[in-house]
Amino acid sequence: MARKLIVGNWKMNGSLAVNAELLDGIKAGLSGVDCDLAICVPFPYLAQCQSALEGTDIALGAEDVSAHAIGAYTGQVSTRMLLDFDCKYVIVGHSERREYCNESDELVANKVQRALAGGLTPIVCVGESLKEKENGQTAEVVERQMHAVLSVLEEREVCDIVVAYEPVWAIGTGKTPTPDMVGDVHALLRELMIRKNPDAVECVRILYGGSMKPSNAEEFLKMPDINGGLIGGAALKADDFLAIARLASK
Ligand SMILES: O=C[C@H](O)COP(=O)(O)O
Repeated sequence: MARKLIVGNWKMNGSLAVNAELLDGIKAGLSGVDCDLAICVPFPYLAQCQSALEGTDIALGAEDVSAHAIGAYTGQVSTRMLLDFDCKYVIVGHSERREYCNESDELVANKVQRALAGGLTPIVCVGESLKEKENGQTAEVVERQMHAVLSVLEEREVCDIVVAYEPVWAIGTGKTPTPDMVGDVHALLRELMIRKNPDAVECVRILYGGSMKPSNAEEFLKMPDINGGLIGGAALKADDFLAIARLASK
């Protein structure tokens, strides 16, 4: 199985000054970290982060990308633009974009295709809402979201994506599913991917996201089917982000 991957998603947080302190703190505390690390940041801060991360093994990513290659799409950002800043990853289909920007399964799938065609690794987010969880629809929802993406991928491309399971009700709430519940969803996601490409059993990294912090990260990261974390709030504090990264390095 591949090394674990810890990704910080800064969301709509930060400023040049705040970011500088956070980046300095992360770079100064990397001893004991032996997992893959990435930070996904707001577009205006890509240049700052590109420069700060130069010479480190921390990869850079964006929080969204356009489904279009180039042209009259005011406000959108293309894969080529992200490559100008050495981005490796892009988050696609985060529940906050599905909810606040009305992103459909189809649009998410188109963005995944565009990201891959542009040479980026999409971190594809799936997850159920509280209502869907209470209605017992978790498997149905993540299967629908995953199927939309898998249906547009070539077999070989299944190994080129990262998947993040983020129950919407766990994001920023302090509530978390049990590691066993997450393990079950991850096993289902992996099974769907294996059906498309048997190599997915080894090659695909499936992350957990939702209120992961140093005090609960170990119980998730020790599960065999959980290959890392997509971290929101705890990625805004260097010590917390690094503590999670160290737990992923065990
Ligand atoms: O992308 C990150 C997730 O939405 C998790 O956010 P959180 O760690 O603040 O719950």
